[in-house]
Amino acid sequence: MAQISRVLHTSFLPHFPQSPLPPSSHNGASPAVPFRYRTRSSISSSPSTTSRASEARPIPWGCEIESLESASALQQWLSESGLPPQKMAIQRVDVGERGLVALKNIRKGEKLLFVPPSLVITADSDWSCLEAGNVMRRNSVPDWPLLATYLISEASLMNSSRWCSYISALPRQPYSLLYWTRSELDTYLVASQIRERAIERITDVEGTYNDLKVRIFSKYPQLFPEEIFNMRTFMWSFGILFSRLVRLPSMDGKVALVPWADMLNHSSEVETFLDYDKSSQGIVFTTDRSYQPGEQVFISYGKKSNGELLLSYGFVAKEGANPDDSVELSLPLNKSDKCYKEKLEALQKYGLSTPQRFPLQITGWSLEMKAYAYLVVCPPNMSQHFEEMAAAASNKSTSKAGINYPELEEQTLQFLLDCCESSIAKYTKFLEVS
Ligand SMILES: C[S@@+](CC[C@H](N)C(=O)[O-])C[C@H]1O[C@@H](n2cnc3c(N)ncnc32)[C@H](O)[C@@H]1O
Repeated sequence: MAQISRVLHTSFLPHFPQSPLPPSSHNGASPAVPFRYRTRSSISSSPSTTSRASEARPIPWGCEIESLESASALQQWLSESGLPPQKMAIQRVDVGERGLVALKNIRKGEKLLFVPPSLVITADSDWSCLEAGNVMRRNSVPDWPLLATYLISEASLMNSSRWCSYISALPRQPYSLLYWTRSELDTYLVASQIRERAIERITDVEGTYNDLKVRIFSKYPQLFPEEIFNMRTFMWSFGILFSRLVRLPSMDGKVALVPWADMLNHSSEVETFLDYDKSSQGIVFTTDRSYQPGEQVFISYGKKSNGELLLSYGFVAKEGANPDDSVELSLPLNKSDKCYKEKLEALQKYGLSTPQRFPLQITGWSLEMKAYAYLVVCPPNMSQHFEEMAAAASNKSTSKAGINYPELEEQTLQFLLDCCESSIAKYTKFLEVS
């Protein structure tokens, strides 16, 4: 039982715009490109309760990722259901397959969308199959697994669900690392920490499904038949949640699927995000640049590295186009260092260890990473500085300006360069050859 609740209460990473971002100026169009990678639906090399044959069948609902037919039906249904007239329409776009494109001039600072709460899917939404909803609520299933099950339940009801037009316009196979096989993760993400995070995420989804199956689905097979509620459909619904679920700050951080708003693609050149607007009582975003008719309108999914974008949304920004891109560099203490023990103790005192990972951005490294590197190369005759270095590496230093040891500078930079080189050397494939 302990295992069961651990998996069910796993909180997945929030992944869509969540909170206001600090202001900065960005100009120009987004050069982001999709990671065009469609793979079979096999999930991992680990044994799973569902047969691979059933996973290979396509999902019977949703549409091709670039389908506009279902998108126009969605548009029509939304306007009949209370979505006010829009200044944007769903169209094929260069960045993101389908997106929202300006039909009229849109000014900087305009509020757009106004999706009413009645058109939003949350954990409180009514279930078309009331009994199934009651069972899930009685079992206190947390929001993410609840929403994943809700989506499958509504999808399987097709025309009898009020969300039929929405679900028909969702991609049948969202771009997602959940669909990558273990060998694909090993091949293409061999040296990236995203590989481990993807494996962890796949394992979480598998664990969540297995847990729901044991605890609930197997007890109510007429409400949750395995032909519908299985690993394959859960991979789909979690893929949809990871790439489309929004956290709404003004609704106490409630998570929601917002039809129409979830047709907006990401650009790292804008900072605006979706939120509930109390005055208009709808989901809106405020533009932070102007748009001319025909231009794609963007929001920000958050300041994310390319790896994080790949993990949740299945795309990466074009090389050099993402100012928030970073990789994690692993810095180890040298085991043959005479002061290894003292250095490790100093690190542990500040909650650090060896090796320790630090984010490395194209624009530079953090003071913390530099401080850790100082400690690694620091000679025994400077042992009185170990603690100061460890404190600065943990960001618990009293000096905000960072520490500076000109006498260690060259060695420190050489150490960082060596770490970068050994990290790069683990990559066996590069874009040019793959
Ligand atoms: C919230 S949906 C946006 C609507 C989506 N384009 C559609 O047609 O349904 C998020 C998905 O859009 C795509 N996407 C969003 N921003 C992108 C970008 N800058 N470049 C490439 N693909 C993007 C990715 O496939 C992502 O998983």
